[in-house]
Amino acid sequence: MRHPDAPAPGELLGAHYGQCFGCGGDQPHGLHLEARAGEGVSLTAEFTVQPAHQGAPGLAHGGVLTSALDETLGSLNWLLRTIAVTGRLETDFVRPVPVGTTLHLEAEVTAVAGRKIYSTATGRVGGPDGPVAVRAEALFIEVKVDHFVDHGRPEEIQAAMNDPDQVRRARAFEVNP
Ligand SMILES: CCCCCCCC(=O)SCCNC(=O)CCNC(=O)[C@H](O)C(C)(C)COP(=O)(O)OP(=O)(O)OC[C@H]1O[C@@H](n2cnc3c(N)ncnc32)[C@H](O)[C@@H]1OP(=O)(O)O
Repeated sequence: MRHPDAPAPGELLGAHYGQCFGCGGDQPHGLHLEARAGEGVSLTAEFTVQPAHQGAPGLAHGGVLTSALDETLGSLNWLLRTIAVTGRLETDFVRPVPVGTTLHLEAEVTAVAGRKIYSTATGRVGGPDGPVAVRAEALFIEVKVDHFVDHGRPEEIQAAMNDPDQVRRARAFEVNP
């Protein structure tokens, strides 16, 4: 399942889009999540909860934690070299996560059936071996690059097409054999 050109275990994956709420470096209130390739079709990621991510006083918003899981699970696409979007994402919130906490995430693909990619993720606090705070099961669906071109707002699509780095990242996925 792991694509032969997938980043080597230990390699940082980098942002797929600068304005992405999950991983983009140009998104001031984003999660700035950093993912690193693991063995097989797995990866690890880290995200530190900022004051802009609160739901209750001093606690992370549940939707933000789900976003961190979504981004981590979505990053598995880099290892498959498949373009896919989230179809279904089910989250268990096991412990509250205070502002300032670093969430240690890990994710792996559990099965691929046609265009359907099944995956699972956990987020731990206090360290990579700390207690589980959140976990998720997801179904991603493979799409063509047209999904984004057809549905995205024209301003952002045009800007992305004019950005050589963005085009290079998209091409890397299109050579999927
Ligand atoms: C590196 C990148 C990181 C990115 C991280 C962030 C990822 C995201 O958050 S992506 C944004 C959120 N997601 C979206 O916007 C997706 C919106 N949804 C859609 O565009 C469409 O519903 C889409 C593309 C998922 C599926 O539509 P379509 O291509 O017509 O597929 P369709 O034929 O309906 O379904 C294909 C299969 O998936 C199944 N399926 C689709 N959606 C679901 C669902 N929600 N639950 C269960 N099964 C589903 C179908 O039952 C079908 O199964 P089968 O082949 O066995 O019959």
